[in-house]
Amino acid sequence: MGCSRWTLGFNLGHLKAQSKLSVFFTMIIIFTYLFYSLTGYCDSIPVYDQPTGYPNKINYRPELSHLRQSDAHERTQLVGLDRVHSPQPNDDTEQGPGNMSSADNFGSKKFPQTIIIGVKKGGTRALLEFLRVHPDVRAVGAEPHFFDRFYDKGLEWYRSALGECLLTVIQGGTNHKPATGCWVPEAHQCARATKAVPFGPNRQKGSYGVHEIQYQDLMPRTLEGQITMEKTPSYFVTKEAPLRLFQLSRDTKLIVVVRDPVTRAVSDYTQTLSKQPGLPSFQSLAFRNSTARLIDTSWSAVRIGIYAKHLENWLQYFPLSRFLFVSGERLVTDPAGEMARVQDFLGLKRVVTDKHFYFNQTKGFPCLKKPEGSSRPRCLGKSKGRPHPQISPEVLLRLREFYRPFNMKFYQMTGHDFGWD
Ligand SMILES: Nc1ncnc2c1ncn2[C@@H]1O[C@H](COP(=O)(O)OS(=O)(=O)O)[C@@H](OP(=O)(O)O)[C@H]1O
Repeated sequence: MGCSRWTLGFNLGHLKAQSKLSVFFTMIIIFTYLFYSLTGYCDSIPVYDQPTGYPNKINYRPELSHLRQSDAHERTQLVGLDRVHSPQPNDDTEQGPGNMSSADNFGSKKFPQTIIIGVKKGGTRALLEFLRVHPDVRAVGAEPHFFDRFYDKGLEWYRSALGECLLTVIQGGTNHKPATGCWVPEAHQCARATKAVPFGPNRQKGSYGVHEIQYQDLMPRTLEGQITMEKTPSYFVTKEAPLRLFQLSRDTKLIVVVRDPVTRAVSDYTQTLSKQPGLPSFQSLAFRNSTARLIDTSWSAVRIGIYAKHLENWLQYFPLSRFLFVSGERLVTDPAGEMARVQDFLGLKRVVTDKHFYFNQTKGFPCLKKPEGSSRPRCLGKSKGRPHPQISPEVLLRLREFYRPFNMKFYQMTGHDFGWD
């Protein structure tokens, strides 16, 4: 009897200890949950960028939070960016939603193994956006301009700080929707990635604004087997770029999107005209002497199209096998076909196929059914595929004659007839 009472007592004690233990563990789970919910709250407010509605996240830099908005310049220096960084010469603000996702917390920042080096107005943005759909490609959305404009910032800037920029929340807003315009004008990439900052001394919920400055870290981190990419179309025509890149890595794969140089020149002119409405006519800029019809090769819109000359400069450092020449025309008429070539060249599985594209009648261009970071179809923005001004057929013919020998040379050098003549 005494023994059985003892046994009962022991069992009861055992049960009590068990329930205490489970209460203890339940409390731990609840506290952990509450802790993560509360601390994660500020980091995960999705904010939709105005033009596209893509949610984006910003990496907040607590170590720099002591600086205030008036210290913008100081902060810029801290991240190795200065106000000279932008505006981008191409004004290529058609970046996609950016590679900002949880994937950015993994892997490491590497120098690009592949660069789209040109050509301006060739279709470089379309190619980059199409490639970003591929799970093994991670690309910086903005044009870094390292090998032409920011070389003196050093390699470490290029690898690790590349793409970072200032973001200031300049106005108040409510409920996860800050009044945007939250960007430093020179740093186009931040315009699309805003995050509400709890505002006020108590950082109360539902009130956001002014006093914080945040950073977006655009240079993607890549995992083993993923390719880091960037595109800066002006590299192709920058004399110093090949040697500089060669000194960094002779194995970099180089992609050049080329387009009929006559159409390219008109496209280039259209872009400049959109920013400078008072620009002289195409004809007056294209000819050095309009009576003699001498082409002005000092005009960049003309000079960029002399592809053979620029390629010669690159071939001094890189063998032809390191290049892939993508047809800007075929990228429009057969995007999947051109993407197959690109993926093969990069040693990637052919993931981006015709299933990813649809032809948008209104836009007049192929668009992505599911761009990276979104499940909604998306075309490139207004500055891509815009109407060109009418140029007299004689002027275009003269320009075509001018380019013909250079085109022939280019076909010979690349072993590819692009059919522009
Ligand atoms: N899918 C799709 N959608 C829209 N536009 C497309 C597409 N594919 C190629 N293109 C052509 O890309 C031209 C712009 O070239 P880039 O992106 O290289 O321009 S930039 O140098 O980065 O400014 C742009 O030139 P314009 O037509 O003169 O605007 C387009 O013709």
